[in-house]
Amino acid sequence: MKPNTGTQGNGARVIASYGRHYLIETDEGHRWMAHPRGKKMVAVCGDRVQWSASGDAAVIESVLPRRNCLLRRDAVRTKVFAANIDQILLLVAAEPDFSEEQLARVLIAAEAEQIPAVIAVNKRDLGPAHAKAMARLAPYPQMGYTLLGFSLQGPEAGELDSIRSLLTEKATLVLGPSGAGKSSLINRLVPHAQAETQEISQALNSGKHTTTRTTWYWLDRARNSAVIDSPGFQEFGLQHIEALALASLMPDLRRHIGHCRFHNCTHLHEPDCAVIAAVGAPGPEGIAPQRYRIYQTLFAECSKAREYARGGRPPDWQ
Ligand SMILES: Nc1nc2c(ncn2[C@@H]2O[C@H](COP(=O)(O)OP(=O)(O)OP(=O)(O)O)[C@@H](O)[C@H]2O)c(=O)[nH]1
Ligand SMILES: [Zn+2]
Repeated sequence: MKPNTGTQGNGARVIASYGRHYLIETDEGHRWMAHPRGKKMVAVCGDRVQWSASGDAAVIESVLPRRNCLLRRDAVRTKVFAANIDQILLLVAAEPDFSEEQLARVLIAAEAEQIPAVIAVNKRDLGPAHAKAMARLAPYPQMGYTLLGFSLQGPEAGELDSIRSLLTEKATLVLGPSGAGKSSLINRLVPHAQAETQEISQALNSGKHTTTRTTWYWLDRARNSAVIDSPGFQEFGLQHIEALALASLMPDLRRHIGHCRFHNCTHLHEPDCAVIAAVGAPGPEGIAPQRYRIYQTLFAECSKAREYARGGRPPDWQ
């Protein structure tokens, strides 16, 4: 089917992309292949766009302003996950072991865009290893993040109610390290996901079997709840974040800033620093030592990034 020229100028959402090929879904629910009008236009999954019909395909005329846009940036390039999302579901598991620093990086990037995050720990059937992972993450609910355990295998495998209720009427980006069970979870929530992905990938990449970068799946017929699947990542660069803004993006550090002697305190070495004083302190106001170490590492990384940024060209957007 071809897009009808009579409907041009209407709204749509980008639901998948491969390079500069896009799949859009119109507000009426039709899906068209689309390409952007100008070379400089970059759309990402979740973008709201204006489109018009052009021959067999649709043209994206403009990308509407984004409510938010989750991205990571290293020294060379910027990778965008998705735009206009309501929350992030950060998936880890009892096994394989996950890096708390990677987790912190995702949460900081989300805070920078004011996107709430939920941490879900899969593989509860593994018993003690799961309990250990939950214990490791105990500081996170005190920071305001929802933390829940669940399982896709074993006796509790059918009980996904806690996750499903979190997803209702929201667009949720699912992120997580390899092996945490992201594909298994998406396949459970969206039984047609695999077939849909194959179809979309082939359409976007002229028949070749390639996985799209990011895909938006509806969970309900009314199209009110969605999950957005994105490829795994090895590194989650935060070079778009100002080092001096970092503490305000870590809720356990944030509650102490403003109580330091110096208003421009870096919380690294200054005397009478309220953040340093709270490291290792007991109770919910205390900052876990490993969280402070992550802050130190990221502060150094983000400060170095600014030096590059002053002399270098802007990173590529992908
Ligand atoms: N024991 C146990 N294993 C699980 C559970 N959920 C998923 N797995 C297994 O964990 C492995 C990884 O699951 P995937 O769904 O492929 O994980 P993924 O996060 O998509 O990983 P990548 O494809 O590498 O990105 C698979 O062997 C699953 O069968 C669970 O609840 N319990
Ligand atoms: Zn300080």
